[in-house]
Amino acid sequence: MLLLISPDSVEEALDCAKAAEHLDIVDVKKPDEGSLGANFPWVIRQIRDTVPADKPVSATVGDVPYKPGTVAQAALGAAVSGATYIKVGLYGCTTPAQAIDVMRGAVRAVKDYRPDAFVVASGYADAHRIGCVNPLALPDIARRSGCDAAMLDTAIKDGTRLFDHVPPDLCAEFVRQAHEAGLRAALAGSVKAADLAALTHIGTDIVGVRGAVCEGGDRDTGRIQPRLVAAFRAEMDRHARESAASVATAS
Ligand SMILES: O=C[C@H](O)COP(=O)(O)O
Repeated sequence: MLLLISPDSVEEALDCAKAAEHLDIVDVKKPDEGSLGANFPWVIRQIRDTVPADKPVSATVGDVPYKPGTVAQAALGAAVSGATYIKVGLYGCTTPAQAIDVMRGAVRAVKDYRPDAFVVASGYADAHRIGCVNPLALPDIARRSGCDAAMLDTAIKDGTRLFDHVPPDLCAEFVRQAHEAGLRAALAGSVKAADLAALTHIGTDIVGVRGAVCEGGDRDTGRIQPRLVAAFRAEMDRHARESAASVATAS
């Protein structure tokens, strides 16, 4: 499982760089503009220049409306700014057809510019609270629009977590459907170390985290701490070892 960490500024990206050996993807966002709030192009560029070259930079395009042209331009902007993982939060899409429309435009805009970039269709585990597309529709939306990954996050950061809205058995179904479609499955949403056993067990490819690695566990007022990134990674590695050992014992 890969670890994606979301700094909100160049300063926090520097803290991520200090913990670079413990993380896999640096994800640029602007939390004060929403769960998948988009940051400025120059911030993405500066963060790309700040983190080690072998760490991919991801950028969120925002909690987007159902406006495929607008989103396609924004997705291209993120790619031009140096991101190679482009995440689109399908906040304003109420049906799978709308979501596919948006993601097809984003995929074309990004891949015409950079064919090896990785486009991620992100839905929300708490979609029922905001009226957007059902989280379990995401793997099919991602497959039909040519994305590389399907992701879930939470839209409302009020302390509720991924598993409060989509329990582990349904997350397992999400991962299974993504894999069946040849996609990676990414999960986030106030994930804590206590969730890592289940996330590992169900075969999650990427776990996205912010709050759990911020001082005081507070994604808004706390700042990312390299020691918390290292501790989170140590827990991930422990669960990966335990999971591998139990598979070996069973076979
Ligand atoms: O993409 C991952 C998000 O930044 C997760 O943030 P969070 O752990 O604070 O919910």
